[in-house]
Amino acid sequence: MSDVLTVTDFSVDYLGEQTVHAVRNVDLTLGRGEILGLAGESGCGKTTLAYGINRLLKPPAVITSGKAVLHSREGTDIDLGSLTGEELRAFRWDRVSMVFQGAMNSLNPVISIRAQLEDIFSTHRPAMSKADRRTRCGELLERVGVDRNRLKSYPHELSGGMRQRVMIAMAMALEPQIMIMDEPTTALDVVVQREILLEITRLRDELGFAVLFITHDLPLLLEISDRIAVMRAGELVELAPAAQLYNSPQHAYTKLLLGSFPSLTGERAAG
Ligand SMILES: Nc1ncnc2c1ncn2[C@@H]1O[C@H](COP(=O)(O)OP(=O)(O)OP(=O)(O)O)[C@@H](O)[C@H]1O
Repeated sequence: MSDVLTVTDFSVDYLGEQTVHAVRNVDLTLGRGEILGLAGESGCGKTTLAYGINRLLKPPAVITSGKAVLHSREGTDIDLGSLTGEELRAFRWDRVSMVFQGAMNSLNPVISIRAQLEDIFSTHRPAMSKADRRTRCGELLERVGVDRNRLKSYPHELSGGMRQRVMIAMAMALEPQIMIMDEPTTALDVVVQREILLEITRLRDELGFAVLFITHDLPLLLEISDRIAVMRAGELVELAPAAQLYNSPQHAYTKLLLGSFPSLTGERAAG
């Protein structure tokens, strides 16, 4: 499998009276079409790493070392750190998109779902005809399991789960190579969460994008990820295929983390 993203020696500090070294010298690669899980307890730096890769950090955060390079479908390498302003904005929806925990609340309450979806195409694909845009929006919504009748709805008329699905549809709209998902289903109930996760893995199989999936929920990651990276206090302590990480964890912290989920240890005792 070729790689779509290479992150090398990536470090981020939050400057302040007490500087926080939130991400320290992280190296990782993301394969084309791979689901890479990023696990670790709250505050270990997962979100900072994801935002850093996508250049979404704001002061007092500073990238102190390293880089993130995207290997495009066309065969060129793009250093995300070299992009500025407009380039970066275009790049974000087009090549790398992001769905975060509260994303469903970032839909504009006074604009219909149709208009919000269409806006992505009118901004990023200005040559697309109005008819094509309409068709595409309907298809996108159905792809994430929402009836296209909902295009005319306003966000408050949809459940939390549906709104989050709309956000996933928006993130997929331009067929990016990478989707970064930061606790995308955490605010939803377990059944809805499951449905959406199945949908994401199915869509990945269908469309071939890679996913960097961030959550503190290790059992969930074991289920959906190809490989899992474990982060602790800003550092990646282990990165291995999911089954290998579960069956023969190498790092003491990975063992501790696995042991902290009763469902996992219960299954182990039973097996
Ligand atoms: N704006 C900020 N200013 C200073 N320190 C920050 C800021 N944002 C985050 N941090 C610190 O950086 C570290 C990493 O935080 P981050 O949010 O990346 O962790 P996380 O693993 O994503 O946690 P969670 O799962 O709770 O979101 C933490 O110690 C946090 O307190």
